[in-house]
Amino acid sequence: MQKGWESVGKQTILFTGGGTAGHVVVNLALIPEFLKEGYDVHYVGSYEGIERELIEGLSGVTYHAISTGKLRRYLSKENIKDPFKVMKGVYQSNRLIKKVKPSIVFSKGGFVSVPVVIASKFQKVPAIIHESDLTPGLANKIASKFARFVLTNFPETVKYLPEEKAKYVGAIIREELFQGSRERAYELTGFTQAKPVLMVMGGSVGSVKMNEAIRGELKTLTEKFQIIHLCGKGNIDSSIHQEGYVQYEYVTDGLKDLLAMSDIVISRAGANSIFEFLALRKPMLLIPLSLQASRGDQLLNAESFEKQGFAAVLQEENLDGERLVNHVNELYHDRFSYKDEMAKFEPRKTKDDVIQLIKETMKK
Ligand SMILES: CC(=O)N[C@H]1[C@@H](OP(=O)(O)OP(=O)(O)OC[C@H]2O[C@@H](n3ccc(=O)[nH]c3=O)[C@H](O)[C@@H]2O)O[C@H](CO)[C@@H](O)[C@@H]1O
Repeated sequence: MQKGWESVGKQTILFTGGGTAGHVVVNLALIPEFLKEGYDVHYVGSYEGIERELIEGLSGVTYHAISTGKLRRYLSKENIKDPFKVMKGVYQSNRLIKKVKPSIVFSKGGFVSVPVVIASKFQKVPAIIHESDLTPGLANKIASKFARFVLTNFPETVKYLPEEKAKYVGAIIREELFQGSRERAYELTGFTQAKPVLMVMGGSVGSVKMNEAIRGELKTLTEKFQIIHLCGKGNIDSSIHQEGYVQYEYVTDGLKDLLAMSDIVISRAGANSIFEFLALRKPMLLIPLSLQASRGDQLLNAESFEKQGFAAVLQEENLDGERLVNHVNELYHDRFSYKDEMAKFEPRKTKDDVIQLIKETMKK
């Protein structure tokens, strides 16, 4: 364990969540607010997950790694080992909570969060969970039994959760994303104002299918657009030298600038990403992760956004070069009607409300 986990005096808040960036970004939005107010902030994540990269470098936050098992819905040899890893995680979390004495646990979900929320119940520390997707994931379904509240991004999610625990609050968006500068992005990418900018984001880990589809149509797409391609770790194709095309594996600080410069977006339908595009009024073409590769959460996220007029949707099984180009052209042509629909969406004061709720729920 890292030093600094002996906390005395100040109130302590323990965050958890990880696996993919989607299970960390909400915590990244909240942590600076609690640090500003002088709270002692601790974070529980896995030994090797992306949460470690995103959190460990933050000044003022103490990171603790625990053992974590994946809770699979399918048959695998690993299923035999994993309950023991989860039990070890509960044991580690229990010891940690006893030592750190948090007033509350805030969980953004993912498998690593389950042992922490279970241990919080043993130690009588209230826990609040945030569920980003339209339907709760397995980790949050299990953890919700041990939590005081489950907060949701989508109003529709409340019906899948225990009535006394569910609270629709909306999306918690990182404040910095509203402070992007197009100029900085032009400088970074070398793009010009001559052509519109298309951002491609295959979720926080990138999408091989989307990467192939975009790269297959690069010549056609770059006739009309300049393209920022967030392609995921290990997915840069250094053989491509196309003017008006830049690739990044994963962008941290510069994302706000790249978003400010983007006119339209093609994206997976991960809940945090799409609510960010909505808040920033970016017309989006969503290519949700299919049922073959997921539990179908992105299909429902995308369907909800399409129904509300915020997004166009192209199903993965229909993804081919010609359809991709047609959908992108249509999205760009109709961009103002998407922006008009998004402008009707009333942003809630979610972050402030959630901070208030966390403070009210804290163990006194
Ligand atoms: C494969 C998988 O398990 N996907 C799930 C995962 O997606 P994933 O981890 O992709 O989550 P989201 O799309 O919700 O969030 C991704 C986050 O990463 C950020 N970002 C992305 C690229 C980049 O270069 N820089 C950057 O900061 C985005 O701005 C966003 O805040 O969690 C989501 C939220 O529970 C689910 O809806 C997805 O189904």
